[in-house]
Amino acid sequence: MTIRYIESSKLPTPWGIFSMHGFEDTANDKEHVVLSMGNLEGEEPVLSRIHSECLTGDALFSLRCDCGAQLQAAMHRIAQEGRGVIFYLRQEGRGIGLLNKIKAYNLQDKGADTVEANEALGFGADMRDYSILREMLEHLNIHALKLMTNNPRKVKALNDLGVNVVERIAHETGRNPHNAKYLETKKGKLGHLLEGKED
Ligand SMILES: Nc1nc2c(ncn2[C@@H]2O[C@H](COP(=O)(O)OP(=O)(O)OP(=O)(O)O)[C@@H](O)[C@H]2O)c(=O)[nH]1
Repeated sequence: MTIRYIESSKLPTPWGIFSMHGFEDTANDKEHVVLSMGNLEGEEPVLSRIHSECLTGDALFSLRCDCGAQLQAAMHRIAQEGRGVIFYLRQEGRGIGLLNKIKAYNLQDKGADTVEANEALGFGADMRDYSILREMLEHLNIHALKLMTNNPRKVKALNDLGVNVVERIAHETGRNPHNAKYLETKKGKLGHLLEGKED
């Protein structure tokens, strides 16, 4: 067991009042946050978003990706349903970290796509590890997820870990002229299920 539950509090947001739960990964001192609304217990699958940290998109309004829009859309959707959960995992830059992501962005400014940039820096295209989720789900008493994602590799990685994803809910939002190439690469090279929908 490397995940340690620390504390919970309220988090009022423009979409409603969430509960915020703090966890620490004692293996690497990373601090993770879970936002929840409503009663998560019981057999009914929980509307969920497993969101990897994107400081640039989530907090700095970057249009290079779709992360910020996806986070806000997930909060909105959960508030509308009155029940759901967002796991905000600190695996910035698909696991390569913020400073390496800035290096990758520099290479993308010079013409590389998001996969080529990671590989030129000596990383895999996607270095994320979702294994910590199992302990968090156990702590929150969540048994089954309806997962908001366009990423079938995320669903497979979770199912391989024994996390019960019973349904994938398309979560396409935030396309703009600055992230069009990025989204095309996600679709073409990373297998994301994207229809090219404009907001
Ligand atoms: N290395 C790298 N990471 C990026 C880039 N753009 C965004 N990211 C990171 O990509 C991750 C996106 O995470 P998610 O939105 O949870 O997942 P996803 O794989 O895009 O799949 P969805 O569930 O469909 O959104 C975040 O960690 C971002 O920081 C990029 O160009 N390079």
